[in-house]
Amino acid sequence: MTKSEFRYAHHPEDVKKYTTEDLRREFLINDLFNEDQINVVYSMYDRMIVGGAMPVKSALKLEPTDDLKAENFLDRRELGIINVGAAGKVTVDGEVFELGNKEALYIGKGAKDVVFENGNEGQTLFYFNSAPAHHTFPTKKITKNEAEIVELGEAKYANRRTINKLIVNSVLETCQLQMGMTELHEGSVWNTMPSHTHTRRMEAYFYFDLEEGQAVSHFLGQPNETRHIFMKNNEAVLSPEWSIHSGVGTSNYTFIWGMAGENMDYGDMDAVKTNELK
Ligand SMILES: O=C(O)C(=O)C[C@H](O)C(=O)CO
Ligand SMILES: [Zn+2]
Repeated sequence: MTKSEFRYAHHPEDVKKYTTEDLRREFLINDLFNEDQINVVYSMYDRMIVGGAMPVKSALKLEPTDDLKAENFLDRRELGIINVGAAGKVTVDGEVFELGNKEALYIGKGAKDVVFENGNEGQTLFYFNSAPAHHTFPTKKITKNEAEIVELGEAKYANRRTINKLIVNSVLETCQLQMGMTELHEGSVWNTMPSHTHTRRMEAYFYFDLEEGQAVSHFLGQPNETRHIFMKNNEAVLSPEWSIHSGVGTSNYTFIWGMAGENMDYGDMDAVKTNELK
């Protein structure tokens, strides 16, 4: 079964007036994993789809939602999946890809049958992002060994982190989707500081591996007009092109970032000086 939700894009002047409840309704995605269900949010930010699949008793087929008006989910889209649970498998038009924890799969436009299945080692959880695509690039599994790795931050600023660029154009070709995973080192709690915007691309963050009872305060908004959303484990948040996307946790965590838009230049960011944030 697939459950789908639609989200509009927003003007930053409107978002200034949003209450906590408004911000959470519009940007937070807090219901990604339900037993034997696929949940998707179709966002008007670069038509990015954010989703989660939790196969328990049965295999789950990725079905097109009404918003797609297509025969198959990937008729005009590409898909990036990262397994944030125990080992599981994804079958793409009959080809089986075993995905361990923190392993990724890119699926090119035109694949017809995408099926998610649990493994035998515990509960698998597939987090995914999908963006419109105009060309078919090969479907490929990507492990951390194949990722482009960047070490960032400093312990004295509590932001030491390893950026695993998994689905980026230095690793494989995609139309516009980029995805990766940033692991905070023990004792570090701040991500994406100094923060940035990139009007050329939207972004979605998905926080996981956060201890029970802990939270991440995610910051969004224009650099001179920021807001925050408190987030729990396994929740995602949409970041408009004009918004910063940074967070601080009450403990250590990992997060997945996914982007779509005008370019695929990871380094194309408009940095914001930390002491100029408002
Ligand atoms: O920790 C970080 O810094 C990030 O992971 C940054 C994201 O990858 C990002 O915002 C890319 O635009
Ligand atoms: Zn960014």
